[in-house]
Amino acid sequence: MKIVVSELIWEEGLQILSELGNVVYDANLWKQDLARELVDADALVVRNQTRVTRELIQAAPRLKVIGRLGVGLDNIDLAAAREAGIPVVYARNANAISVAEYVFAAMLTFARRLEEATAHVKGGGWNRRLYTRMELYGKTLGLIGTGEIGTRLAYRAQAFGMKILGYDPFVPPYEVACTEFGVQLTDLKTVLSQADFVSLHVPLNNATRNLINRETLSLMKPSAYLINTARGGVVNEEDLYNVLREGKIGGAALDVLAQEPPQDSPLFKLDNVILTPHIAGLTEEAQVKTSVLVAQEVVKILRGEPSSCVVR
Ligand SMILES: NC(=O)c1ccc[n+]([C@@H]2O[C@H](COP(=O)([O-])OP(=O)(O)OC[C@H]3O[C@@H](n4cnc5c(N)ncnc54)[C@H](O)[C@@H]3O)[C@@H](O)[C@H]2O)c1
Ligand SMILES: O=C(O)CC[C@@H](O)C(=O)O
Repeated sequence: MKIVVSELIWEEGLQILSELGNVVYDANLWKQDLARELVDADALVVRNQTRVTRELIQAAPRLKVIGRLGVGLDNIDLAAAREAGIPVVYARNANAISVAEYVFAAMLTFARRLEEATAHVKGGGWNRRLYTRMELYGKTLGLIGTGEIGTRLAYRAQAFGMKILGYDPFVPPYEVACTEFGVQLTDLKTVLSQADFVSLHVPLNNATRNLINRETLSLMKPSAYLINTARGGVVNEEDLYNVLREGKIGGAALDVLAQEPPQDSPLFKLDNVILTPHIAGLTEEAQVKTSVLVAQEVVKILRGEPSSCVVR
């Protein structure tokens, strides 16, 4: 078996793959001539930067499985994989806790401004009144998408005494969790207009691209914060920039951008923006879990065994 891994994988996952076959691994392979490497490959394992296009799939006549070291599948042509009879397995739920904790870090950063207060003290200041901030207790968290991450975030927000509103038109699989974790399911307009923090947890697809735009942003309270750990394409960045510059919302935390890595962006110049390099799911714990899970599921498919992580 030849297993090609074109992006970063943790050692624990590599070990499992190596027991089954010959692993060709280079974290930068996605930037190189991947099609040539796939001519005789049985499996391809990617993260989010490899564009698994129809052409790439057609260049891999022996391919039996595609493994995605993560959750978002917007970089894989799922229709082409399906037509070619190639199952795609992914790390469902493996990084959900990490992303939920990142959202808390962002909310608490906006609520308490510890970095600014630290800079103030290190610069010789001691103005306590200047750093009087707010509690998360009693504030409203608005979830757009109440799947694996959304419901884990709700569980944590409930413990903080937050009110939780959720919008998800396809919620049935998570309805029980929503009820248990206090999510009041409602429409998009209500979530946007009532939340103090709006957090995005939807996949990027034709229905969600630019879901957050000038019109939807205008529904948010002037004091509210937007947190995007989903995909850059879900937010129209130009509209967000204008709304932030005009002070029409309180701020935004963006872990994901439409172009990654970004070229220079006007967002860099704004004080009310937190920007991180797509790290919400990037903790040691989540990455070990992700690498092991995907490696195990790839191995199952190559052995002809059923996998519970196949994309439907
Ligand atoms: N920044 C990171 O490191 C990171 C890590 C993990 C996942 N993600 C992103 O977060 C997304 C969500 O992950 P998840 O594990 O919660 O996925 P999930 O599939 O468990 O949940 C997604 C939810 O979105 C809902 N949804 C789909 N279309 C919608 C729409 N138009 N409006 C409202 N809701 C809609 C679905 O019904 C589902 O409940 C992923 O697709 C991925 O793009 C980012
Ligand atoms: O693959 C990655 O490193 C990003 C992870 C995250 O965006 C995901 O969709 O799981």
